[in-house]
Amino acid sequence: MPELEVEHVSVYYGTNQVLQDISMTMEAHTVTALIGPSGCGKSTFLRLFNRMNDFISDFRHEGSILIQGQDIYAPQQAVEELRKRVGMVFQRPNPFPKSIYDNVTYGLVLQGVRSKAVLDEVVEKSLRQAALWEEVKNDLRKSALALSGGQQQRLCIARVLAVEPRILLMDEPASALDPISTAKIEELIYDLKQQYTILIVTHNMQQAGRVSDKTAFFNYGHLIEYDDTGRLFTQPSHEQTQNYITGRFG
Ligand SMILES: Nc1ncnc2c1ncn2[C@@H]1O[C@H](COP(=O)(O)OP(=O)(O)OP(=O)(O)O)[C@@H](O)[C@H]1O
Repeated sequence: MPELEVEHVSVYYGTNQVLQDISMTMEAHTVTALIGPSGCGKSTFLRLFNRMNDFISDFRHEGSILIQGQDIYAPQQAVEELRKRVGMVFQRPNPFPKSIYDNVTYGLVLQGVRSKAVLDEVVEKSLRQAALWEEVKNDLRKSALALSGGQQQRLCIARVLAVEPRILLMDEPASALDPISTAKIEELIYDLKQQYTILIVTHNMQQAGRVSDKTAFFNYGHLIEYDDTGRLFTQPSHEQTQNYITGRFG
């Protein structure tokens, strides 16, 4: 069974249709890059998987989205439970104005976990997974806001990993970072796919090429092409894809 299945999904904001009859499946432990020109619907598509679009008052969708065969928009689906399974990392690092330790434990504390031993273990494990532990292990009580932008983004990834999701949504996670921090995030994505299924929106074609197994090219709300990343970038089947990846528009 695929990890994620999207079946005939259309999305509207009011009367404006922004995704048009999208169907695709994603396997567990893969990285899928979502690419396409500004406004084509990539972020809207990404936000379907953790129901973040539900916050937008005139959002409406048709079709179904399944995680491990389960319809995440079914009436019995608890949205809180879904968001534990599907973590999200945003374009700009958004740590809470709290210590590094408290940022990582935030979700677990909300869930009622109080054991210091458990929390300590999760902090170390999550920071190690996010490739930040060595840099901060002696400063866990320091404010997260005192970290560099790249460190803050890895902290935000650690905060997401601490609640043990299956799926990670990343909306341009490195676009606000310098090249060295970007390279660290890319390495991290590569390592994390051993355990997670990852969807990443990126405007950076080289980045899509480096980190993803599959790439989906969107244009004007349509899924134009979805293929192995290597093939999509070297032998695209559609002229629109060819024009986009060679920089002729977008
Ligand atoms: N909250 C909203 N209310 C109404 N329309 C919206 C909202 N958010 C996005 N849209 C519209 O939906 C379309 C798709 O936007 P979306 O942000 O998903 O595209 P995108 O491909 O991620 O763009 P970008 O690369 O610029 O971030 C656009 O036409 C946008 O104007």
